Amino acid sequence: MPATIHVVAAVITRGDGILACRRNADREAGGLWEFPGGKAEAGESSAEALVREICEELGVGIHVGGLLHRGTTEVNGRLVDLECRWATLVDAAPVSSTDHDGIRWFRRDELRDVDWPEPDQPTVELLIEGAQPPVG
Ligand SMILES: Nc1nc2c([nH]c(=O)n2[C@H]2C[C@H](O)[C@@H](COP(=O)(O)OP(=O)(O)OP(=O)(O)O)O2)c(=O)[nH]1
Repeated sequence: MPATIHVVAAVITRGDGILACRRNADREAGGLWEFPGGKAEAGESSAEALVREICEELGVGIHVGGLLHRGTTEVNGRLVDLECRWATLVDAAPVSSTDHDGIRWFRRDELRDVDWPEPDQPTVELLIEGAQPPVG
């Protein structure tokens, strides 16, 4: 059985916008757009891991909401268990990233214009179809 990595990612919304980031060229999956986040560490809840990763990478705080999509995809002989959760900014919007060379607010119909890792496809589809964060 291939090893599984648990990755948490934040679908940060602001009005009609959805934040996505382009992975630095020298990283695994470099040049692809993604929802910011990273690997959860042992003992961390998904929400704790997300808050930590977004603070480290983007230097901003987020409120983590409910689950949008979770699924496992084999990528290069490894299983990526990608958990995408809704999130909102606590305060300021990010202006730069330690891990990305692009940060952009997308309208839903623009999400199909850029390239995503395969594990993100179901989440991107749900967003294009109009999935909304739970109210409250
Ligand atoms: N953050 C993020 N990673 C994704 C997404 N989709 C996807 O396939 N991945 C993959 C790419 C990587 O193989 C893995 C995440 O690893 P990472 O390198 O970003 O995690 P990390 O920040 O914890 O990295 P590190 O400390 O090990 O350097 O998940 C996504 O939407 N967001």
